[in-house]
Amino acid sequence: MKSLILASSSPRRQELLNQVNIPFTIRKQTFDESLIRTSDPVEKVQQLAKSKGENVSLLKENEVILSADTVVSYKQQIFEKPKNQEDAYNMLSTLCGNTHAVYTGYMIRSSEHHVIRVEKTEVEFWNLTEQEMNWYLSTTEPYDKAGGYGIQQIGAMFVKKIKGDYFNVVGLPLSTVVRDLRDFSIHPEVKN
Ligand SMILES: Cc1cn([C@H]2C[C@H](O)[C@@H](COP(=O)(O)OP(=O)(O)OP(=O)(O)O)O2)c(=O)[nH]c1=O
Repeated sequence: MKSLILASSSPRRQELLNQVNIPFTIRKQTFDESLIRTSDPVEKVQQLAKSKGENVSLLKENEVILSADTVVSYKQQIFEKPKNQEDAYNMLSTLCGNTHAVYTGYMIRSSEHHVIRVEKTEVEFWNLTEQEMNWYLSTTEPYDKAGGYGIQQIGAMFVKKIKGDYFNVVGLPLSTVVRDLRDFSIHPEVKN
């Protein structure tokens, strides 16, 4: 019987796996994300997902590790979690009125094999007023999220259009992850 270990402290990733009844336990990783310096968003999330997953040791034969990373990308810029209010303001004001990409990379690995994948979702934002942005920045929401917004919460009101997997924006391309997990003998539970 295989057992899934989520190498993540992101509450979103935990909620997403719970949503589809995938059983897991959490093993937090402490990889220093600033060590990955590439300016290419696809490479970045790939390398980060891999490094986060390798930062957690496989303790038993039957363990399967899932790790992931999400970034927002607009033109040549990559937005991770904002460092402070000014950083969050710069992100939001860049994103508003434009279409940006959200990339999530994930790795699933066992002692026998591994898979690494990157999923892209395009998100178009409405134009936002200064008042709207400043109000949003006074909430706690932007500060633990890539790009400084949460599509699953108040940030939903900024979104005009989305192309691709919604769940990818929240932190995991859920249906793709579930499909890949099958190859590692991890399946959703039946819960009544
Ligand atoms: C764009 C966007 C991001 N996010 C979140 C998903 C991720 O948790 C976070 C990006 O940071 P990550 O570094 O990918 O993840 P994390 O630091 O939260 O957790 P860990 O590294 O331990 O796995 O931004 C949202 O919740 N909603 C959104 O709309």
